[in-house]
Amino acid sequence: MKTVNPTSTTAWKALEAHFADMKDVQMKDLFDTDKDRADKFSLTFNDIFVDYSKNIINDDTLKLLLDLAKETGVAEGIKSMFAGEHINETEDRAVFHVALRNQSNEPMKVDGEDVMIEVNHVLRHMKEFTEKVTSGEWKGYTGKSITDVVNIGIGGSDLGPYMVTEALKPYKTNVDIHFVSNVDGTHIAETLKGLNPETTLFIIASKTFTTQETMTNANSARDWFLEAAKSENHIMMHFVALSTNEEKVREFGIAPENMFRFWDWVGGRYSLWSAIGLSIACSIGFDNYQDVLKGAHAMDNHFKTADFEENLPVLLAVLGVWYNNFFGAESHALLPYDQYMHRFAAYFQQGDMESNGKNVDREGNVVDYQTGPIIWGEPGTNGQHAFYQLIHQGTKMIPADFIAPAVSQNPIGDHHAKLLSNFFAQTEALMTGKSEETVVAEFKAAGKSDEEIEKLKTFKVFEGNRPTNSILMKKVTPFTLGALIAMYEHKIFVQGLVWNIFSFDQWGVELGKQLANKILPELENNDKITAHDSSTNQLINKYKEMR
Ligand SMILES: O=P(O)(O)OC[C@H]1O[C@@](O)(CO)[C@@H](O)[C@@H]1O
Repeated sequence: MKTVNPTSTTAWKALEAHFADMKDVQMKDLFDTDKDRADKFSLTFNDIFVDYSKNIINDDTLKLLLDLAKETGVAEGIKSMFAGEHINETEDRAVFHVALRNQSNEPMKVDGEDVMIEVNHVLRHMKEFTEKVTSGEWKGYTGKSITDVVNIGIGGSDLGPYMVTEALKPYKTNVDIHFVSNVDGTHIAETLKGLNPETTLFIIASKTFTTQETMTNANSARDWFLEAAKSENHIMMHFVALSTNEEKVREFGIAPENMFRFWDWVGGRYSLWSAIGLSIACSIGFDNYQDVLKGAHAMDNHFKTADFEENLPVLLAVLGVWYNNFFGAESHALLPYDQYMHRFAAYFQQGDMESNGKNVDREGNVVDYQTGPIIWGEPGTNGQHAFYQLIHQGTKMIPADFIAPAVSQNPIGDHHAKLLSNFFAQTEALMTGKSEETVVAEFKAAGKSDEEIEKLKTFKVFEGNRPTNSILMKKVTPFTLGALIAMYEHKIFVQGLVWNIFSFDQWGVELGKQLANKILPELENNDKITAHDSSTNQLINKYKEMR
């Protein structure tokens, strides 16, 4: 793939000059001078409406940002991804999660081989399994149907399935889904409380089938199960595996017919579309899971065909670059005004930060510009009572995406109208702010003395001009959620291309694991530890005293 240092491009230099003109521009003035602004900077994709007009941009800004995308080879990068090229160069792998949701069934080739044959084989296997479990046909070792499915996985083998099953809970089947990820014994202990080994089925989800947390939890789950079931012969009725590593799956004792395969061209944080999505299918039914795939596929087609000027992932990506690299914003908030989507930001903490949290470019040079942002967020309206003070009046610019469904899954009284009134009000407030003049007028109308006004007025001023995107979905359905997730996946990819970094490896997770594996045996006895720095030695020895 083309590698271009973004700061060397003509567009970047023009953006630096343009920033000098834009940095003090007030969005409210832009709205005042262009009555068509909102319409001009909005797009509709199926049942998703995206209003990106509350950004510190004008036509020139967008043109330069899209020029930057063009100069840094975004179009070529998109083509390379969809062509199954090994764009994950440090691991010499393709990045082909788009094939997992390829409803067109057009051939999609990696290294000359059409992967759709295998992809569809696994989907059929997932459908068959899901229907057996949810229909009650799949029996446990005492002949009872499965009532509870426990997904044991971490990172991409947990966050996606958990987020989607939570977001689509209104589509839930008769099977209860549980997720265990942390190696902290509390997680599996609390999850297994109240479960019946006769009617519980475990999904061991791990691309590598070597992840310490997952294998520890899987072994503990097996111990818990065998304590009741006694015979290893019963394992096959209560354990299935999702992995690329058949050898390790066999070693664990899971039968090949209970293994759902995926491939090295599926990144962990991009894997909910693969066999890793089995717990989603069990939770919402296979047909609804397929609709999630359909939504993502529709977004894939939009992403690879729409002109950049009307390309949602590209536009969101370059807007993020504008604040990250020119305004110095270091984070980006994802604020879903939908309680079911409470794990959406957490999912994209891995999706974005494990993809673009990189400081070396695609030529192996340490970068001298900012790359991936810190992703965070909580559902609205709760965030308003937690961190919106900083977003409104803090010293940091926090670009934020506000996401909401127009139609609630639970239309109780006036709850949804109140939720949406806050959704609309927050982005308005962040953009318009409140002037000192208005503050003083409100104080006077309230009969405050001049002395009180002088003392308090500056505390009540809102600078405003804080950028947001508003994403209004008709309803959170399997299709719209799939499209939304894919939109953010591709946004992340585009930003990685602009920043000339590899977005699909994750070497940064290795050192911690490596050191933990060295420390683990040191904890097995009460010997005094001296092998580390004085702080780590001290902490380990203090732990030994305390335990
Ligand atoms: O699916 P697995 O192989 O168990 O990996 C789990 C997670 O661990 C990582 O941190 C990589 O080690 C994530 O990238 C990945 O999603």
